[in-house]
Amino acid sequence: MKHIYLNLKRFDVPAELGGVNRIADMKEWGKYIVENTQEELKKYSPEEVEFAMFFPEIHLFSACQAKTENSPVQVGCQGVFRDDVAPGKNFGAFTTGRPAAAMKAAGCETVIIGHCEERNNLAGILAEAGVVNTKAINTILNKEIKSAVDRGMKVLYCIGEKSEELEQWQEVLGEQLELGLKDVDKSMVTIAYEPVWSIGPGKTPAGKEYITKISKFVKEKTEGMDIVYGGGLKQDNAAMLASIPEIDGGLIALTRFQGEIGYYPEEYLEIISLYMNA
Ligand SMILES: O=C[C@H](O)COP(=O)(O)O
Repeated sequence: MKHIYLNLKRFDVPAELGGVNRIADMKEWGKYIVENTQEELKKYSPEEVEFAMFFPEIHLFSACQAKTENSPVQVGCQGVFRDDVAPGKNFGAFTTGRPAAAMKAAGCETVIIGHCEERNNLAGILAEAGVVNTKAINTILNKEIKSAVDRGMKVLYCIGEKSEELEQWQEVLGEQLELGLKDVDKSMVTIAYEPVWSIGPGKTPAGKEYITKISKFVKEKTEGMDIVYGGGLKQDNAAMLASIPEIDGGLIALTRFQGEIGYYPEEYLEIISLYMNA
């Protein structure tokens, strides 16, 4: 079974406000994305591949409501809080947080946790106190994963090493896996590998040999969990990634990297076609 994930980050911000959204009005954005992909995605066998899309919270209802019967689109959110609502305990006092109970009630089947942008945010808070502590970050992410899984949500757990961690990649990824997945029901989790050092303009993309080495390491460490490439999956690397047996899919984000950069549904479908038909 392959897995194709879509990280929509904050690609909803209109271009006139400095963002990359040129496809739909903010109020219609979630609906627009589901409506312009689900019929084409129905052409793939659900036994062969699953599709999940991680929306910013404000688009969840619009995205869920746009789903037709037998839609292959799984709607997901971009994080859950480490603590959750519980009878007799916290009834919902979570200003700015996203308890898993709320995300589940809003229609989310799945969630992305530990993306390098989330890890950077947590590291930035620690840095304000002059602290560097990856163990604390991985422990918080572990709580988030458990919170989501306890509510029956599937999790895409992102791991990856930064440029200054390249020499210690085994220790870095090992800690992310060991602490992040501690006491977690692994059947609910897929791993996304993001070589953080290779993401972004001007960076050298990770090659096939390197990605193969890492995916073998992850499979060994996790007793064969599914792993997708999160660097991310795009037109340029779809065929290469499809040729790596240890890679079980991809995480798509931007679909256009030059000119009017952004996320465009027709280009997303083209990337999937290139990957699935390679
Ligand atoms: O979530 C995916 C990775 O951050 C890669 O994103 P990108 O393909 O938009 O650079």
